[in-house]
Amino acid sequence: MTERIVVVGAALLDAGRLLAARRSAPAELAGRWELPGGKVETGERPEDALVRELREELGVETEAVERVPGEWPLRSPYVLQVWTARLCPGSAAPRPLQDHDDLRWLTPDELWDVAWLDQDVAAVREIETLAVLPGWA
Ligand SMILES: Nc1nc2c([nH]c(=O)n2[C@H]2C[C@H](O)[C@@H](COP(=O)(O)OP(=O)(O)OP(=O)(O)O)O2)c(=O)[nH]1
Repeated sequence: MTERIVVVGAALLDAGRLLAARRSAPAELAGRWELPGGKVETGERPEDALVRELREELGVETEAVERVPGEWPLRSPYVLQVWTARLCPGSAAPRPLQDHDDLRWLTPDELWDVAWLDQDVAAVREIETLAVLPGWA
């Protein structure tokens, strides 16, 4: 059986807005928007992978809050799972340090203004249904 590897994506929420990140590589994904995150390493908790990846990619300190229900297939053997997350007090603002060349904080009204990766659309729809912050509907 093929090994299944979890990619953890962050629904990083702040002041009622969701952070979207534009990929700079690889070529087939560049220019499309995703939830920042990355592969969970062997023996690592997905929540810990999320905190590690956001620190590496965006220079922020975060905490995972709760799992967004669902799991979405990516290129085999990867599957996408998503957690909501928030910035820790005193964290720097996110910067595109690695893997991304642009970031946007999206209000609920702006959620579909960016070209999400095809495989992220169902996950973003699920995030859209969460009422986790004031103003988020
Ligand atoms: N981070 C992230 N990756 C996604 C999403 N949707 C999606 O198809 N992917 C794909 C892109 C990559 O092929 C894979 C995750 O790779 P990555 O490059 O973000 O992860 P990583 O930092 O752990 O990778 P690596 O350079 O250490 O190999 O999942 C998403 O929303 N977030």
